Amino acid sequence: MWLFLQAFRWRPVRRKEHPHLLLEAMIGGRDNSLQQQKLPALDVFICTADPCKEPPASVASTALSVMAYDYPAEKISVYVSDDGGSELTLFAFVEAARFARHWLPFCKENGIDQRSPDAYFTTSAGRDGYGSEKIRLMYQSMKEKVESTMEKGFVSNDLIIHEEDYDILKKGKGFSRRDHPSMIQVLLESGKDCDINGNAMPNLIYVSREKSSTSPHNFKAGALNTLLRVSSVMTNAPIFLTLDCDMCSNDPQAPQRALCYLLDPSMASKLSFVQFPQRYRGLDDDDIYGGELRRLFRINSQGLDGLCGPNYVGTGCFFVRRSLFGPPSSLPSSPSAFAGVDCTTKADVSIRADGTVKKAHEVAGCRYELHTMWGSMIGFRYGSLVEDYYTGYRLHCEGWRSVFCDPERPAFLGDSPRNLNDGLSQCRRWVVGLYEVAFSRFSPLTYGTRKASFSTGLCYAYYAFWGAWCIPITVYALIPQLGLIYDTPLFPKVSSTGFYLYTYLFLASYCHDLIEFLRVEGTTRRWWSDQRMWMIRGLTSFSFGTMEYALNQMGVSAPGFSLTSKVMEDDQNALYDEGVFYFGVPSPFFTLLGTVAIVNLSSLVVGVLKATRKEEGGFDEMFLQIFISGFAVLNCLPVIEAMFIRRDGGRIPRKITNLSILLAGLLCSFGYFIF
Ligand SMILES: O=c1ccn([C@@H]2O[C@H](COP(=O)(O)OP(=O)(O)O[C@H]3O[C@H](CO)[C@@H](O)[C@H](O)[C@H]3O)[C@@H](O)[C@H]2O)c(=O)[nH]1
Ligand SMILES: [Mn+2]
Repeated sequence: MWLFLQAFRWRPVRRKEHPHLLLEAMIGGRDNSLQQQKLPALDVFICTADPCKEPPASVASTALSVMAYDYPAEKISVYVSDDGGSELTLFAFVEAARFARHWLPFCKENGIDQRSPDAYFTTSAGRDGYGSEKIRLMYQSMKEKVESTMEKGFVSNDLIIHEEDYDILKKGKGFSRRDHPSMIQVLLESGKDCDINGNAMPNLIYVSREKSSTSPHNFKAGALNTLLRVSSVMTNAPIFLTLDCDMCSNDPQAPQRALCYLLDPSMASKLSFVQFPQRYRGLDDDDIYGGELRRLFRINSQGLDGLCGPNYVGTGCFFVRRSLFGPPSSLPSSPSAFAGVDCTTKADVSIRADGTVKKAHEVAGCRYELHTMWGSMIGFRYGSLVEDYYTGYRLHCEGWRSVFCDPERPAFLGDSPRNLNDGLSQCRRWVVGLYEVAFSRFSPLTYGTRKASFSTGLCYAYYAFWGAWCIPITVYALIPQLGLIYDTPLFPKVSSTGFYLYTYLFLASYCHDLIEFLRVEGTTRRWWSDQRMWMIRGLTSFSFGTMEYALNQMGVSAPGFSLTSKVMEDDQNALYDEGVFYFGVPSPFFTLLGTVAIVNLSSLVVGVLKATRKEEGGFDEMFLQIFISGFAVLNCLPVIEAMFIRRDGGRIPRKITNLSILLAGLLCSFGYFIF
């Protein structure tokens, strides 16, 4: 693993783009309207899958934030994929389309940077800013309506004021999640619908693909492929942006930033995508759950950028459409001035035209992909729960490249799990998905190192075998401790030279880690949380993920995409804001953590007592083992506290604590037979 990791450090790249200069140079002159005219069309894909875990009001807010880009409105088309097939989400979007007519001009007239209404109205300017009262009330009333449907669980007739909305909502009524026909609804059409000032609006299209319990739907990759086809029938923009439902825009100029690369003739012929890092809002100062994953999303991405380019992380990514339809060599060179991007616009056919809508329904059918190359050779690739990692990897193997764009002001901000169990389950799903790639015929070690490049292959292999960290982490969490309890020295004595080697390795790797972290604007406290979470994930998500993958392979269970919840209870939020862990659910992850914490605590106590009682040399012999136990206990403090000291609702449930004590006792007695 150490060797694989070095590939990321081979050639890190940091970029800075100057959107105004580049667009001027490439599109000709300072004439603003000419520049606007020449900008390529942009499709935006937003995925949502369950109104209960992904509140429709905030999904709509994400859509509004991109509809309000500083980009010619008639060139933007926002497609929302609703895998939940829920009338609640549809209703939220019907309302959002209406609100957009006010929101878009409001943002542009007032030069607001924060164009997600959800985020804007929590800022001080949004709460009591001049002139924003009317729009705030409008937003609030829309949000309340949407939330009231959520409480009821259906859209009641008294909430539908306009006749035409009634017709739309009627079509989506009573869909079941797993079995329903396709539903495509154009909510806004650029040429036809205008905002309150009479300016053009972007297209807004709601898509719920056909689902049937007998056809595989391939989770998010399937949803994205449906959008890819529906959008090619309707608008076929040369560039598209993928977004998760919780990732809203935080910079209205983000498309121009991406275009700096996408339109650059020196790289465009092979450039497939421009990836922005996943960054998060509302993290607490310490980021106790290590949710920002700086290493994954920023440090490693810079490292990959010097090789084939960063991996695709599922959201905040601008793609060149044609790159999903075959390797760069198989495509004719583009007729337009910008090698990769065809800037000509699609013929003016209404996206509401019968023929277009009918064709769109056809390509959103659940049997459309049967016996085609979708998911294997074209589009987003199937076969892994981390379709993002897998698709990016396959594109790199085909010879495509990518660019990492990490401007100072985050271009997108999303939600990170604010609950330990959710964060660990999310990571477990990633581990399972990564193993699916690791042991496939496209394994980065054998296939990637040949097809992409040796070093890129190593980077991808590092991720593919990410879950294997559970082995060293579990070994270090238990074996030296058991040895300590039974007086068996496993490490060199303090007085021997081997001791210096261990000390050096420990200090060097921790210092290196800290410096890397601080270099991407991290703080020491967040670094501490990050390294603690790495151990916690190693013990729980990684080992459960490894077991789950093994069970899937044996056919005992099938891989499933457990959606990360974006709703949080108030008591959990309050704890999170205070920087206190929430353990209040009976989760097997916590049993394991509790067990390890107890083993370490007991070995520390036993070890120190024994060492002090010995006449001489007690510490000399056992120092490293005592240190490891002590270090683990330090990291486990929140767990120990949650088991034995805390009394609030976020403590570890009594049942789990008892089980952990039992397991720890068993492990210690098991140690008797080994040592
Ligand atoms: O059947 C599905 C399952 C998920 N989604 C959407 O996929 C997105 C990501 O799901 P989430 O539960 O938020 O997963 P995360 O683990 O937070 O997401 C990370 O990991 C995923 C791969 O496991 C990537 O797809 C994401 O882009 C990446 O942010 C959400 O918008 C979902 O609505 C679907 O559209 N259909
Ligand atoms: Mn997510």
